[in-house]
Amino acid sequence: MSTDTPPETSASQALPADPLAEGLDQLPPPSSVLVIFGATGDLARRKLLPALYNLAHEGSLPERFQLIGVSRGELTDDGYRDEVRQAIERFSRRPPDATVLDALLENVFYVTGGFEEDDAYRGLAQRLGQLDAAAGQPLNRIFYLSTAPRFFGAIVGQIGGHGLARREGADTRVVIEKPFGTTETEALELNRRVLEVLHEEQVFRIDHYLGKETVQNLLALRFANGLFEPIWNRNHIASVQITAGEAVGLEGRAGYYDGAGALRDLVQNHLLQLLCILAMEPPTAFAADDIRGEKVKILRAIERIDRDQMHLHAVRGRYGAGAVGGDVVPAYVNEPDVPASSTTETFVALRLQVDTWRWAGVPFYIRTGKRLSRKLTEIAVTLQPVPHLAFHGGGTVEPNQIVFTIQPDEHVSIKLAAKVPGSGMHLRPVTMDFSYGTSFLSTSPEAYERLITDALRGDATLFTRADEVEAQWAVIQPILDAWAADASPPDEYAAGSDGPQSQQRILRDGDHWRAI
Ligand SMILES: NC(=O)C1=CN([C@@H]2O[C@H](COP(=O)(O)OP(=O)(O)OC[C@H]3O[C@@H](n4cnc5c(N)ncnc54)[C@H](OP(=O)(O)O)[C@@H]3O)[C@@H](O)[C@H]2O)C=CC1
Ligand SMILES: O=C1O[C@H](COP(=O)(O)O)[C@@H](O)[C@H](O)[C@H]1O
Repeated sequence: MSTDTPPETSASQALPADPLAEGLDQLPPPSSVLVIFGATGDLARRKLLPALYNLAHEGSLPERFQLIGVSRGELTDDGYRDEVRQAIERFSRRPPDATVLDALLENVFYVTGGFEEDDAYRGLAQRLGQLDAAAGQPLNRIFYLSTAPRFFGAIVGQIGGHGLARREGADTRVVIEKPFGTTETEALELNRRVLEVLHEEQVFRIDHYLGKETVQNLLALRFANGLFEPIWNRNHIASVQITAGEAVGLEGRAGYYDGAGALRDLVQNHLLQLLCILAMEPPTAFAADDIRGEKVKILRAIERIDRDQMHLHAVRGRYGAGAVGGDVVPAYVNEPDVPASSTTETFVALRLQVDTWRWAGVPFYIRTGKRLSRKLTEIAVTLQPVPHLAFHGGGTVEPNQIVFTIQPDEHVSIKLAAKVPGSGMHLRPVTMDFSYGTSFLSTSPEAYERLITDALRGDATLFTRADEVEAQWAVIQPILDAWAADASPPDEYAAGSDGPQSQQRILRDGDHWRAI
């Protein structure tokens, strides 16, 4: 067994300075083998395999593309092909076309093995060698770690140990699912283990929110329109509110979720990413390190919350029984596989402060919860009120608000005050809307479609860098520590509501939570 160590530099791994400027996003990705560890799991079946089918349908996969699934289940290639077919038929966003699906399945293979067992990697190395030989060239290799996080370090170690971390003439990349560690210390240790084997440019840490069209559009709206830049600061913006409400509960994931909770599951990654994109300085180029560098600056500028101030900045909640969308649902503690002693939060509300010249004094409110009244992810930017209102008695004038609705109804709206038609000067709030569906007459691709394509191309712009994930944990860890030291249970809210009443206590005077 040979042990790979990361090279000082790697010409074939070098990222293009600006993939868009170089037109690389228009080219099909280079010939590649995608290896999915955890190939029979929930994420693979519901998201990754359907995403591959949809890319195949659009002709966006490499001309030569092969998939190898790795899991411990004893399956033949044909047995796994049947599983892939079923997953695609059940979960693809478009009904599968037999010709496209059959062509994809011909290039699907399977290796049985435990993630910590040498045999699996010997079998995998042999398969990979056969595919290279059949292609007559070394193919790029993308290892996708769709496994429980406890295996991430071990799998990367085995990849290195079996000489699979790199080779001449082709690129090797490793995509790592979330959560990247469960504490700051674990994340640091995982980065250390991963970077012992791989060069940072080979590591693609996934945050699927970055693959959402509406999230990328935030970058476009902010940095391609002169309209926003002059007002995007403390002089004009009064507050920012980021909400990720979910109607769903545990969906059979109690084993994972009860050990994680809402703060680790959504805030540490997805919601901090939204905050960064909203708050970051304009990057000099739309390239991985320019964008990630700006995000890291924001994360490092988020004020750490002192333990004795925690109650003024953080609220944790847990759903009780209730009804969501007309369905009666049990309390979190009565969900299957949740231990009776659980103190896991299913709701979080935070007030964060970004200590920069641009954002000093502007509260960033973040809120997420399971079993809320409905699914809604949005960012609401509330502007300062006008300094002097000349229309006395003309009705209420609310401050302007720009709302980016990330999902499910993808749109951007700007709330303005307008004159009600007729005599006098009566004012009323109205909205100007930009809806994706209406403007582009197409449905957005799934986030995983975009992210898999980018990983195949080697574009890490929408993936998280080592220092970034560490900076995210540094924001979250003091809150986790404070909650761990506090024996009181999370505040209860009824399933189907907008969360616990206690979320009000972190609002600055005059601010209010938007309805979900
Ligand atoms: N599911 C989701 O909606 C989401 C998941 N994620 C992340 O994706 C990753 C995968 O999650 P998910 O698919 O839900 O997990 P699952 O538990 O459903 O799947 C795990 C996969 O790993 C295999 N496996 C487990 N243990 C071993 C082992 N020792 N050796 C070899 N194979 C093994 C399983 O095979 P077997 O069937 O034999 O057990 C299965 O294929 C996690 O990091 C999760 O946090 C991220 C966002 C959403
Ligand atoms: O990462 C996760 O995200 C989903 C929510 O994703 P979305 O794309 O549907 O908004 C969440 O339900 C899950 O608990 C979490 O692990």
